[in-house]
Amino acid sequence: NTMSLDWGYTDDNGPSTWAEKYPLAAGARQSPVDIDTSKATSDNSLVDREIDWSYPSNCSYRIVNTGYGWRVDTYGDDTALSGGPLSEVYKLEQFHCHWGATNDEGSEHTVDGKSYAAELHLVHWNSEKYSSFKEAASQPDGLAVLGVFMEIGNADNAELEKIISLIPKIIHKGQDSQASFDLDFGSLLPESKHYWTYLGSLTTPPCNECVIWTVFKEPITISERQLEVFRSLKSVGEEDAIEPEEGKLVKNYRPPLPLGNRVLRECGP
Ligand SMILES: COc1ccc(C)cc1NC(=O)Nc1ccc2c(c1)[B-](O)(O)OC2
Ligand SMILES: [Zn+2]
Repeated sequence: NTMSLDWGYTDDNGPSTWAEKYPLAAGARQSPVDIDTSKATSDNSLVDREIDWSYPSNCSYRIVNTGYGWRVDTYGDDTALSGGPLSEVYKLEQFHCHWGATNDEGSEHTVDGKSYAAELHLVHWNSEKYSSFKEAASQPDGLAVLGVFMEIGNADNAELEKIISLIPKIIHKGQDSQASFDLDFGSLLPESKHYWTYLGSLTTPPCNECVIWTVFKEPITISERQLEVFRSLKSVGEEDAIEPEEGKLVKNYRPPLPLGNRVLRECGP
């Protein structure tokens, strides 16, 4: 049925099978990629227009279990992302995370072959040129996504804890909960604005090639306990009678695709 996902991260529906039903997944502008730092070129035009964001702390309104992870939906009206590789102002639509079964994998982008334990994606759309997120997701400059690496730290991440405290309410696919917490997005982004940028795609089906990616070099930290809560999410609905330990979303990352002849630009000290 429409609710059951025809793609996922298991051996029989994972990334290597996606192109069968989602042909874009086999394109030449796919994400994620391995960030080969020796290929990154610095670009003065990026330096001249510093990347800039503004998010009101109360812009989140719902958290949902999509079947392949959690996603926080946001009101974009008073948000703005601009500068850096972007020619227009983009609005925040949602943010979500990717992780792995163990701490030595989980990020989607890798840096010189190194994986991080998880990766946060803040998803924005070009509301200057297009009239909806859906329309923007079909355009080559439609979306702007900030990727933030997450590494294991001793302390809990207090801002992430506001999201994690709601996970027990959305254990099963399709469940959602009100998420009216005040979130300091500044704490979900690294101090350094050093980033890489390249043209890519959604990392999940339909894999549209519509994303201007900005991946920050400096990771933020998450605790092992917090990451375990992510892994307690289930990819199946409440009605899907399965064993308690089955259907856990222990990983939801797509491995890197070839950069091909795309330019990888770097900005920052
Ligand atoms: C079934 O999914 C859809 C149906 C209709 C539309 C218009 C869009 C989507 N999906 C979508 O936006 N995914 C999506 C959006 C943004 C990002 C990612 C996935 B990511 O690569 O993981 O990080 C950034
Ligand atoms: Zn993502």
